[in-house]
Amino acid sequence: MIRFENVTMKYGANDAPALDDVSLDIGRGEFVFLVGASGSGKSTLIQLTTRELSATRGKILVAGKDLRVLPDRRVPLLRREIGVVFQDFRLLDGKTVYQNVAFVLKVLGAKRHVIKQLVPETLELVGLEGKARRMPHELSGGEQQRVAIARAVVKKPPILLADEPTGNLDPEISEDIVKVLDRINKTDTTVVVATHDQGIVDRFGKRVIELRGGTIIRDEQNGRYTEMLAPTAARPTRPAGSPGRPARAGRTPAEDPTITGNAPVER
Ligand SMILES: Nc1ncnc2c1ncn2[C@@H]1O[C@H](COP(=O)(O)OP(=O)(O)OP(=O)(O)O)[C@@H](O)[C@H]1O
Repeated sequence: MIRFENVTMKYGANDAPALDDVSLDIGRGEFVFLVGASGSGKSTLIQLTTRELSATRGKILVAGKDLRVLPDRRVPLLRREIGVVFQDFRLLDGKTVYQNVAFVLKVLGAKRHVIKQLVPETLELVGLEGKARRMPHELSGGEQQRVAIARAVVKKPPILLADEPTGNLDPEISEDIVKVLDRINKTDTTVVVATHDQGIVDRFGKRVIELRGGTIIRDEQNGRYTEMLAPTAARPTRPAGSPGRPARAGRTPAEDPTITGNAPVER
């Protein structure tokens, strides 16, 4: 479902590679934790998968699409196949839970009866039944992250990527969130979770891919978080659009309502 072949990513010509000759293969229906210290390349790997970034070298295949040759105009089609969840939930503050989730489907042109069926079904999947009319500020952090997950999966993508989804949450709530991701994985969705959360990784016993300095140093089924990595404290998110970032294809996932529903303005 996600295949990297000898992928190198350099942000600037003179920068050290953020990913260095990385090869991996994540099959359909797998659940993978992507771990590694800050700066090891986890977010870069996720952004290459969504074509927010383009690799400097190597081949990336996602849901059967070769991203090297995928024209920019087809990137939205790729992103229909991928749901993304971030550490900061990125909900639309002025919309209810229901509207946040329905918005993605509206943007994709779904019919009303489809929206009426899929939104409640998805809210139930993430454990938010009964909260459809709440506004984001009336929800706990864990509930807000569930809304973000519902929004990412309501279009039924075969792939769900989560970049530090529990970074802002307490350990107990974090475990509940990963249980939700696990439930989604059981609906035949490939799930990749980038995390620093040692407790979560150890408790769930999934495949663990560990990066260090842009290379894979470990890839284990039922892996543990064994390396001398950063502690589990919540970490700040990098401000968007830092200088020196290479040109991206189309809207970023953060801006792309079909991927997260995170559109600043409804059109
Ligand atoms: N926009 C950017 N411009 C230049 N260099 C970048 C950019 N984004 C990341 N890098 C560099 O690429 C390397 C990998 O960063 P990346 O964000 O992928 O790591 P990470 O494992 O996700 O870290 P974190 O857990 O802190 O988010 C780091 O050296 C980082 O400084």
